[in-house]
Amino acid sequence: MLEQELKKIIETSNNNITITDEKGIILYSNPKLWEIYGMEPASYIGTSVYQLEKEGLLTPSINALVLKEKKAMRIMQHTQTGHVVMSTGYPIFNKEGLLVRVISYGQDQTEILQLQEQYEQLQRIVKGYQTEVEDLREKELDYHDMIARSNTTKQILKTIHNVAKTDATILLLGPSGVGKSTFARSVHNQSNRKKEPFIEVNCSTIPESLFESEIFGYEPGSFTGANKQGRQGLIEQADSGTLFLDEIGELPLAMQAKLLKVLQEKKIKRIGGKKESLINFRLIAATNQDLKGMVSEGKFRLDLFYRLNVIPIQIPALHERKEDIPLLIQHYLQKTNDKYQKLKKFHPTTYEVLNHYQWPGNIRELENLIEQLILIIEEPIIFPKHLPQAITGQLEQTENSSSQTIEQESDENHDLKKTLEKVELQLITKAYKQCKTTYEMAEYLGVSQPTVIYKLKKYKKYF
Ligand SMILES: Nc1ncnc2c1ncn2[C@@H]1O[C@H](COP(=O)(O)OP(=O)(O)OP(=O)(O)O)[C@@H](O)[C@H]1O
Repeated sequence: MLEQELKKIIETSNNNITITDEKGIILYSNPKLWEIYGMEPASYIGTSVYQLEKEGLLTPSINALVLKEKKAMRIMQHTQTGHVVMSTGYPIFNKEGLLVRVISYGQDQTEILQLQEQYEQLQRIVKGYQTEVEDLREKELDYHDMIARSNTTKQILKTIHNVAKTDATILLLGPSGVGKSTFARSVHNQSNRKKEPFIEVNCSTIPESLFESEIFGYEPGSFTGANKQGRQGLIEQADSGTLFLDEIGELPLAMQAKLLKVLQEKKIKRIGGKKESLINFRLIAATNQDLKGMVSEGKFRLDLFYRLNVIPIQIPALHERKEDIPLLIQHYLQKTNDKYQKLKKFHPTTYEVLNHYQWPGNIRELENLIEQLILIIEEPIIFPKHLPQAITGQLEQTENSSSQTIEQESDENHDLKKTLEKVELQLITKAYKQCKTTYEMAEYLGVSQPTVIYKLKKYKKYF
């Protein structure tokens, strides 16, 4: 009975099982021989494995190898039918120690190898996507994309680079639109936490009543209207990463106390929660308010101010770092043209006007204006006449004050050169107002166009 069961097991095995005698003659082979090697088992009984090797049907024969080496062996075979087979052979010795049989198992690896290849291919694809996502992420946050021509901005980038790898709290100070959020992202991107979340919270946009639940999260059923499953707060979301609290001056006093506690204890408890959990995040805060002034008015906690003010970085308004303006204009002109597949250009005089504008809304205003102009103006070249009144109006004011200055200067010392310059400037200003191009200006003034460019450069501080 047992013999029958054993026979069934061998016949139905997924492996090819072949038994040979001490001369290499096949005594038995199960049906898998056909499937794997393309050989009919019955017709090969009595054939020598050396013969089959010669015919190229077994390359090499595991049974022949075991006969030669007199020990168990394992090899990989590539069959004529295109299969890859892992063959293992065992010698069987009699009582006298003579090798009398070899039994071998051939395990078809083709499917596994194909799956392995597919898996590796998929892994390569996933890796490719991973790199692409990381590249895109880096590009989005990349500080190399940031314009810095002025020494001020270069120094800010240097400071950010130096402190990014530490966990020190950073306080970014400066008016709206100067790049506080951008610098905060840059810190995160250059830090060891760059692969972890960067959670940006604009404290001015969260209603006071929702502050606590948004920032600290809550357990299920903690208050009416709460989500049934409870909710993770923004601080928890920033665990292992960076929490950027923009407009921190807007943080209500009660929240300031709670935030201070989290910073001191590095633990957090959700609303309605019983247990505190450890939290690890790097804090960057930003404000356009005078926090020190707010401290003296009792609107901001002094202890929190000290906690935040570890590395204060002041980002000046754009008009205080004028050298960045031309490069920013070119950067956003190029970027917006690319974005909308346009080829718009600024007339040299337009550049001049934009370079001298005060930019009260800073880089954000500059970026928005360029986008507006590129989308709205149909002509390929954008002239000063296309600029909004707010910009040209400011220019006229500068112009009037500059004429007055020159007048005062020439009254003070009756210098002929200065008086001539005054007249020249007045004429150029008039031409500048009335003409669209430097060629038209040249015609109007009766000089060559390069002379107009030269004069515009000479008097550029008045335009
Ligand atoms: N150095 C820079 N080079 C190029 N673009 C910049 C630079 N700094 C800021 N920007 C761009 O200026 C715009 C405004 O920047 P950002 O939002 O960081 O300013 P902000 O100071 O955080 O403003 P707010 O206080 O209103 O939140 C963004 O589109 C940003 O990409």
